[in-house]
Amino acid sequence: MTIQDLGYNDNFEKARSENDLENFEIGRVVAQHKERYIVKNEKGEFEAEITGNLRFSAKSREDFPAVGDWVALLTQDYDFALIHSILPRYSVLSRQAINKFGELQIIASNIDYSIIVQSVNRDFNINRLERYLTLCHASKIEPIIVISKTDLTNEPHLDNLLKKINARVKNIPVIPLSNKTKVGINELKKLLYKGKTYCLLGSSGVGKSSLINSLSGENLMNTDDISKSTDRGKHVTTHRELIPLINGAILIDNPGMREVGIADSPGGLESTFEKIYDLMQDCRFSDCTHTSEKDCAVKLAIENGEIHESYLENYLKMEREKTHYESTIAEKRRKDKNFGKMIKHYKKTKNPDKY
Ligand SMILES: Nc1nc2c(ncn2[C@@H]2O[C@H](COP(=O)(O)OP(=O)(O)OP(=O)(O)O)[C@@H](O)[C@H]2O)c(=O)[nH]1
Ligand SMILES: [Zn+2]
Repeated sequence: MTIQDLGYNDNFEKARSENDLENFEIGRVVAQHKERYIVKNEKGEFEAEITGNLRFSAKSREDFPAVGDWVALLTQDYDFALIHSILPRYSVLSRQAINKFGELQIIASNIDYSIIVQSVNRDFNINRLERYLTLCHASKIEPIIVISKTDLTNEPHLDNLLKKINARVKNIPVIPLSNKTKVGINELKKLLYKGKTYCLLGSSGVGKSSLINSLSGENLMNTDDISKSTDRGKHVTTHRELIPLINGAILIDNPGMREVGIADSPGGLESTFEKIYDLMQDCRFSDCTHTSEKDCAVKLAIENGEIHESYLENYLKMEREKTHYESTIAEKRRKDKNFGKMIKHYKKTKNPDKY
C-alpha cells in the first residue's frame, strides 16, 4: 500500500513542500476519538496526538485534525506519532457544533464525492434532496444521487420519481439501485475512482450500510487489521472510519457523517438553484424577491411551465435560512470581539499601577 492508495496526490505534495514539511512523514487521519487520532500511511497505523504547538496556535475547532486530513507527523515510536500540522484541506464537510451556534465542527475533510441516498419509499423528498445538494456544493464535494430499494417499487412509479428529479436537478448522476437484487450496483461502481474519497449522506434506514457492503466487496474483510499490524495488543478500539472500496476508492463513514444536518449548509445555493439565479438576471428590480413584484422573470418562468413553483419555494426557504445563518455568525463574531475588548479592559483596570 502507498499513500496514493489512501488518496494522496500531487496537490498535497505541493502543499507539503510549500510549507517546508519535507522532513516530516505524511499520513492520513483515519479515525478520531476526542483528541486521539489514528493516522495511516504506507508503514501502517499510528496512534497520534497533536503537538503542544498545534494546540496552542489553534484558534477554533477547525484548526484541529479531522478524519480525512493529511497531516505531517513526527513518529516517535513505531506505532505512536505526534501530529505537527495539517495540510490544507480541499473540501470540508462540517456542521454547526451542538450548543455552539456559529461555530463549525468538521466531520470529515478532503472528500471528492458524496453519494446522497434516498429510498424509493416514504423517504424520497425532492426538497431534502436539494438541501443535500446545496450542502455538497457549499462543501466543495461533487454529489452523486442514489435512489435505493428499487425492488420495493414498480417501474412506472420509479420512472415517475426519476422524472421528478430530472425536472429539478441537472448535470448530476442519478443511479437507481437495489441492495437486495443488486440491480444498478454496477452503474454506481463505475463512478468509483482510484484514490478518490467518498462519503454517504442520507436519512437513517435508506440502506447506506447495505450499500457499503455492496461497494466494498471483499475489502471490508480487512477492516480489523489495526491489531494485526502492530503487536502491542492494547490498541484503541476506535472503529475504522476510512473504508477501502472496490476500484481503489475510499469511503469515509463516521458517526458524525450520519448526523449531518441538512440545515447545516450556509452556502452553495447558487449551484443547486442555478436556474433561478440565471432567471433573476432578467427580473425588472435588482432586489426582486420573486414573490409579488412586477416583471419578475422567475414568476414568469413558473407561469410558462419552465420551472416548478415548488422549486422556487424551496429556494426562497433556503435563502431565508441562509440569511438567518449569516446574521447569527455575524452576531457571534461581534460578541467575541466585545468579549475580547472587555478582557483587555479588565486586564488594564485590574492592576493599573503594575507597569
Ligand atoms: N428491500 C430492500 N431493503 C433494503 C435495501 N437496502 C437496505 N435495505 C434494508 O433497509 C434496512 C436499513 O438498511 P441499512 O443499510 O441499515 O440503512 P442505513 O442507511 O445504513 O441506516 P442507518 O444505519 O440507520 O443510518 C435494512 O433492514 C436493510 O436490509 C434494498 O435495496 N432493498
Ligand atoms: Zn424576480
